Amino acid sequence: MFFFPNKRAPMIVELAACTAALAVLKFYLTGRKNAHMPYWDPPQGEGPYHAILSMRENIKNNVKMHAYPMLNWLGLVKIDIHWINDPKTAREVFLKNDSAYGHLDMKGWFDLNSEYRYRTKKHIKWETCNADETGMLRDFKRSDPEGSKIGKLCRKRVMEVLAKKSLEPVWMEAIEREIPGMVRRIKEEGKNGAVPFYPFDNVTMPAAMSVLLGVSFNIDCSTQESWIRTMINYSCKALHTLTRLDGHKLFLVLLPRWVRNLIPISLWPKWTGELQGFTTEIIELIETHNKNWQVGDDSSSLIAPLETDRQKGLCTYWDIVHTLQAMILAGADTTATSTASCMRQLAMNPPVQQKLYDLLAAQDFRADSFTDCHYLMAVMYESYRMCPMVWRSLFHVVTEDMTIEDYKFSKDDFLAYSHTGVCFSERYFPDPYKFKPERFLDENGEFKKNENLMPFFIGKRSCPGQILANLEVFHFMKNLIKEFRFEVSPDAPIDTTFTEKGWHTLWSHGAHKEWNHHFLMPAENRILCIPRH
Ligand code: HEM
Repeated sequence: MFFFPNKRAPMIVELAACTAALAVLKFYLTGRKNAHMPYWDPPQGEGPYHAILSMRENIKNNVKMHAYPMLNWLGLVKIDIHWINDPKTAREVFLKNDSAYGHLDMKGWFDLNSEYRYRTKKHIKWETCNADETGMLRDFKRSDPEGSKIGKLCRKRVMEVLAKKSLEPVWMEAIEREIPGMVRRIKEEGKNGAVPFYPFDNVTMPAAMSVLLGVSFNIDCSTQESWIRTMINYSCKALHTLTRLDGHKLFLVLLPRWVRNLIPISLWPKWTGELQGFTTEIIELIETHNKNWQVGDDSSSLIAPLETDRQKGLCTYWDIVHTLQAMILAGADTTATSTASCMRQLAMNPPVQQKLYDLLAAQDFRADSFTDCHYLMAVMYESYRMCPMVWRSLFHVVTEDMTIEDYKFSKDDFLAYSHTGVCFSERYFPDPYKFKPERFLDENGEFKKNENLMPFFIGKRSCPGQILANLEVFHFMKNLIKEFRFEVSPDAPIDTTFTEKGWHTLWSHGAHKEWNHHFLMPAENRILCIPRH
């Protein structure tokens, strides 16, 4: 107000100017390119449960895409996610399009970790550490053909190993090795069926981590309990900080690298330092593997084909480290939660559990391959539908301007698929609140997939570990149901009404700010595991 000595009229002008400036700022912060796209501002608070409500509502109203505020950090870092609510559109976008495969949020995690290593010079191999060499997680984009080629190659190599039919017995052996430990830990923690507990922490997670490390590095980890615990702690923290859209991480990630590096490291998120040990563990595992192996030798590990490519100059050392790191952080928690959820679903559905038990008992629990027990596969897929471990696709960042139907997107916009909304939509799954494995059986009683259920998603970034994941859940469940009957406990009540109303009480309504609540969390996870013998 000090520009004008004469007060009245200019004050009005200034007020008008301020209002206009605020409007411009507001438009800049909140303006949206696709004004005709419905916007969902959650009344109760953000978080998976609320995001899923928005998906369900929009699917019901035939809205193919809607926007949702995933992050608003003092208005400075503001991210809207554009949700694709329809499986057909998702297939169009992710199977036929090359511009939806950026990983800004995840790439940022690798950037911060690598730059921390380089700047602090404290940890092994800091001198060579390269934040851009993220292996299979490199962005796939036309503007970086070389990087995209390496990213796709790393992914292809890992998937080739996991798809080798000849290696299936090796994976099965790694899985079966875990069973005695799982049975023992269930009996201990559940006090022989007397106490309800969540089987994730001490049963399914250690087993899944042990299998994953065993398969990745060709080692037997079944007796290394305390080291497995260390790797679990690292991988859980890594997964949480990688997938979580937190303002602190994104604020740093969105800065140009040179600006970021002017910011004292003490102001970076704490986990960048705490997770250096995780990278060191991966490096040491690779070095140990390579000491006993050279190009041309047989090896069932995931490293061997990558290392062979590196020696031909097709990828770099850090591409291998980061690819393995991505596999370890993504592959244990997912499988472990899926197995624990399947146990919980059976506890909630005694007739289904009994049918599965009878079918497996009739073949003396000798179901070596998926086709030996179609019903178990159907139970697993129905459980993936009812309790989606990954409740949405990853956030896919647009790498160049693109149009989806009549919506326009530009570089760095976020896209995701409304996986859980589709799972609980009457349109795609009639009677969606009922646990019905029969949905996944054909008229001959054989397992059939339903193209509307995409638990591992689709396209060039779909889950590279899905073969191993299914093998693990199948063999874990087959063995566990042989030993235990799963029951809901009155001390840990779970709504088993299988109605829409019951569905709302099944899930925690917590917000993203809470630890874990960027995952869809059941309100109650504990069940009784009663030994059958
Ligand atoms: C039942 C268990 C699992 C489920 C439900 C699951 C599901 C998924 C889903 C939905 C995605 C995101 C795909 C997208 O948005 O495009 C994903 C990505 C990923 N998964 Fe899995 N997964 C499981 C197990 C595993 C295992 C065992 C591994 C490793 C052996 C693994 C490694 C990965 C990796 C590395 C990615 C990121 C891929 C990329 O962005 O390029 N997952 N998974």
